[in-house]
Amino acid sequence: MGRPQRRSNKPKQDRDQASTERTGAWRAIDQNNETFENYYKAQGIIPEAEWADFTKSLREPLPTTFRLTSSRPTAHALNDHIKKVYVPFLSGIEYEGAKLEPPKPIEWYPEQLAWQLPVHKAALRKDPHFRKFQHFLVYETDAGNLSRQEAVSMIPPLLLDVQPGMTALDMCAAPGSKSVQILEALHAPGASTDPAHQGLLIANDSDAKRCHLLVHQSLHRVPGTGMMVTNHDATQLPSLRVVKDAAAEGAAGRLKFTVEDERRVAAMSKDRVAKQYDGMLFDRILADVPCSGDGTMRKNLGIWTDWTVGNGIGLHSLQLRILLRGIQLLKPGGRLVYSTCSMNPMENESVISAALSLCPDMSILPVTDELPALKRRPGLTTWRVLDNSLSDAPHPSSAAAASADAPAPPDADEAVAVEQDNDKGREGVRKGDKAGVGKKGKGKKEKKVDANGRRVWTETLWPRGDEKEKGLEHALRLYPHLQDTGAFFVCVLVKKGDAAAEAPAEAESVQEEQEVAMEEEEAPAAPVATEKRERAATPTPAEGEPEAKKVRQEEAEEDVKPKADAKPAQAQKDKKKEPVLGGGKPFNEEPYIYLPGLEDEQIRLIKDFFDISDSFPFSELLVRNATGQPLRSIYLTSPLTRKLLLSNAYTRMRLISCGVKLFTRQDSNNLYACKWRLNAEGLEVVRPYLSDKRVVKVGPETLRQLMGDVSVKFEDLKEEGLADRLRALEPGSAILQVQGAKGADTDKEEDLFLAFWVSKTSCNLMVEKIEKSALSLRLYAEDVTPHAKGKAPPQSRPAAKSEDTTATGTPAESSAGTPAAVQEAVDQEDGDKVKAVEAADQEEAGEATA
Ligand SMILES: C[S@@+](CC[C@H](N)C(=O)[O-])C[C@H]1O[C@@H](n2cnc3c(N)ncnc32)[C@H](O)[C@@H]1O
Repeated sequence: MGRPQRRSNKPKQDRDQASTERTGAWRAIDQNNETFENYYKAQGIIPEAEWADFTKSLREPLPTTFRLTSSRPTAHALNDHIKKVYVPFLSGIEYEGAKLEPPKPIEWYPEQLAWQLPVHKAALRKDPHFRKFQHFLVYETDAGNLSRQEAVSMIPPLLLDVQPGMTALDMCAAPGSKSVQILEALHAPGASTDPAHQGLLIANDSDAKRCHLLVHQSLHRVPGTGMMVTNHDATQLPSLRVVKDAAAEGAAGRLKFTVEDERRVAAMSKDRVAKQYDGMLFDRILADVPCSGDGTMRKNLGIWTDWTVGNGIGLHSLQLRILLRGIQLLKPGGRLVYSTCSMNPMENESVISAALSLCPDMSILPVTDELPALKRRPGLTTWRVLDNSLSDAPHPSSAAAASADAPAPPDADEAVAVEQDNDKGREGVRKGDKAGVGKKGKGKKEKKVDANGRRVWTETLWPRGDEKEKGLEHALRLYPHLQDTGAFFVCVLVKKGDAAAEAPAEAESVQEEQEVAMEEEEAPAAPVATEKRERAATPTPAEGEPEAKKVRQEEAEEDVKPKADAKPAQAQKDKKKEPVLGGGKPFNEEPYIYLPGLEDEQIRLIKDFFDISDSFPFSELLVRNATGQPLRSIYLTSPLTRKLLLSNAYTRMRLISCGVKLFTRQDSNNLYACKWRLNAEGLEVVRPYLSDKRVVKVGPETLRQLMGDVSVKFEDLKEEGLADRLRALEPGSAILQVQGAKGADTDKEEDLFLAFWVSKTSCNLMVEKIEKSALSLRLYAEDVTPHAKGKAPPQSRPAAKSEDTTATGTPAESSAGTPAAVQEAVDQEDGDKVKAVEAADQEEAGEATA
């Protein structure tokens, strides 16, 4: 495993010093880039007096940071656990010749639910002293109780100020750490659990593979009926419709909105569409756009060698188009947060300034009172547009147009040129000529050059002179030396409350022009240097490794640009073969179709078996297959999600995932009256509607016994009377209510609710292995599960099927319905999380051994 090691021009002894200052995991890498330093000095981003601190911090490895899932009722108990168990444990450890500073809560993070430990994650993973803590982090992450996330990356969702019940859009969401934060805010403690009052999050990404990663590695941690994942280029996110009154439209009993329905609506007059449908606008939008990522150079060491001036400039146009589309989709009075992990004004202030000039209804919100303990620096109100030689680039107003056949600019081989169509002023991003991308069969496009033949870039890169009036200093610049983090740029924008619901005409026309440009040009290409960084950040998978694993290794990194952007030539080649957005597989998802509620025989069976109350929203249950029959999984959505799904064809939304998976069919040789089992992720959603009929109440000792084995025979159960109660219960899926469970380090008792399976003679927990281990560590301070004891039966672990087109993902008929088979199905179901965690760890190792 590993990637080709970069050659450095630095003397070996210097490189060795850099590596020995870190743990053995850090290989030599040249952490010097004169152009980078001179560029940022020229931009004046840091006062002269702080420059040494700033560059010193950039060369230090990042501390480990993580935050607790604030929407979980157990968040504060887990925080106490960290204080009581892990702070003392870590305080005693010798690290790099000194006693380790214990983890500290991150000062500015609400309720002190986030932590920082001054050890790089690679060291944490490799050094045996930290093993116990590393296991804790891995298990609790997978159990959904915490997220390992870079501190500065936690800021944009906090400033988005999402409240329960709101509608939110995350335009560039994968791998999903910020989407998870948005979901947590939508499900904040005290938020209504009534599906009718659920907010909505649409998490979107242009890369299909990363969308699946988003679902299986991130969003499953905070399941919600108002959650959708879509796969679009954010510059062209569709305007979704929401039916105003289904009954009036004569569609009250509608169960699906087909591609034919889509055509029918498209053929309707604008007025008629407006009469029947509202346009979907959002209260909150996050535009965490793809960027050059130089704020992550403390963890992505390849950036030191790959950084060029062109990296930022090459992404400016795409970033601006994404922001403009976001502004169009924002409700009047709504809040939009624009963020990058780059320090470059070409990707930050220039994008904001250009968008504000085009959209007079938008303004920057000062957020000095929000997260008051966060040390920040103001956004720039002026900057320079520099070329590769760090000279000021010619401004378009001073340039004379010449034909494409004019002599190539001196830096054409390396720099990324942003072309400007002279007549229409539309922009596209194109790589340097040498790379041979960005040209279509229509012939070369006219390029704008100045009298000296220097390429002229888009005007939107330059300050316009009104940046102070626009309040650009209210944007936040976060630098490594301020509080030992990565670097980030965050700007909070608001739309006037009385703004027209539609996009401003000017912005609309720019958007349209840009969309045309997108069609006429090649897809926006990432700079050459970013291509290199992508390769550097991705360990090369070993020959013969399963594809799924390769994908996870590639995708598990946070805040990196998409591979497809980074390898445009390859992406274009693939595009010819199959309709791919971003990267990954073609869009071949199955349609979502609603079930006719209690008219469906299987739903009636489920209702009776689990004794679900009549108030349960049976009309919000849907399946994902073309037959519209409950074959393998049944999902629950919120009423707003239902409206969206019944107003837009699933293809128009390029919908990857939606709602909460409530029930899964368990193939069981007709041993059970009801073959449907309740999924762990849906338990909390359905619990308020259940009677005690299928709730098995036990004491904490029984939980410990159940945790210790894959399944337990009734006669072996130690709790008095429990075997008889289970024998009296109709075999099948149930809920285990553990009364008075207590953490190893606390006296506070709580009831736990876990998915459970009762067969004719034995029973077992329906909790994934790794989640069981996390729970065991918390309750007993040791892992008592068969997984830890090596007692678990060997299991094949094929990648999980995410769709339910067939019922073939179930265990073999002969063993179907046995506790081991049921457990196996549970473990395989949600995308093979154990391997995903391992792969994520390997990814971390890859990063660290750059
Ligand atoms: C900085 S990362 C986002 C990180 C994410 N917000 C998080 O917190 O985990 C940028 C993402 O933008 C996606 N992307 C790139 N171009 C895009 C486009 N045109 N539309 C939508 N997403 C895009 C990439 O696939 C990548 O996942």
